[in-house]
Amino acid sequence: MTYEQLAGQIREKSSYLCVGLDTALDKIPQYLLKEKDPVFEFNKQIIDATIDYAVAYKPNIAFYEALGPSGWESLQKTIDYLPKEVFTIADAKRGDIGNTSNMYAKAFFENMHFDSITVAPYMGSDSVEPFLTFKDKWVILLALTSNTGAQDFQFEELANQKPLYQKVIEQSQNWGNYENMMYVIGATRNEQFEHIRKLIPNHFLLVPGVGAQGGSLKDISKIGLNNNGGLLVNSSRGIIYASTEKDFAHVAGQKAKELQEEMKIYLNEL
Ligand SMILES: O=C(O)c1cc(=O)[nH]c(=O)n1[C@@H]1O[C@H](COP(=O)(O)O)[C@@H](O)[C@H]1O
Repeated sequence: MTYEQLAGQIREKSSYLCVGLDTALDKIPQYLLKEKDPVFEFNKQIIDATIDYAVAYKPNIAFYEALGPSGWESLQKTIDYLPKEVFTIADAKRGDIGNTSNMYAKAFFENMHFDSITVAPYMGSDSVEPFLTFKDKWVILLALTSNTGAQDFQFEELANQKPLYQKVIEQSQNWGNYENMMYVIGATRNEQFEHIRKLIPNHFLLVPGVGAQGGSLKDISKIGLNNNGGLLVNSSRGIIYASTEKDFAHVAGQKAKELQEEMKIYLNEL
């Protein structure tokens, strides 16, 4: 998917919502377990209920890998079920020597047909660049993550007094551009958000951490939105497990709608 196509979807749906498909067998309504493929059945109903309000879907690959071959099958069925105009994110957090990254890229871009993949930056340029050679595919580079462990390395001050996450952002400008690279910035990183937006005014930012992790949609939207939207705000558990009863899809739809309606207000204020 191109930058323009994604920006167009955001305009059309008045939404920059990404639904996280972190689907776990012990969390989904237990009556679904009698289905042949409970994970796909759950995802299908979640997608049907949220598709009018979301521009992106992000299955976290760990939840599928954990199930072995059947998990990969459920994942592929989910990706194939999604309409072409939604942006798909393989949340796989990959990155290895170039030769190996190229194989990860083939797996997720060519084989599974994802639009994008999350990538860890710490093995450097040759671990990221293979992902950037695929036309209309995207790298989403971890810059400043939402978890508490982000303190361990990402805020480390370098000799030039800049934090490590800033170095990641600045150096990676040599690898890709706003049309094939996005950055992960956690919704819990309010204090750093404004500075980061100034460093990369045109890039899309994938922002997880709204909902279950307590990030504020309002705060990050006020700082992070640009003229083309420029944000993909993810909520996983806050949407897909809002109800664990028979009405789970309906309630997920309601949650997605609430977020979309709030997003529409912020988009109209631009
Ligand atoms: O790359 C990610 O998506 C990610 C980065 C980050 O900094 N924090 C973060 O929570 N995530 C992912 O975003 C999702 C957040 O899920 P919820 O907290 O349930 O909304 C999970 O799939 C996480 O793995």
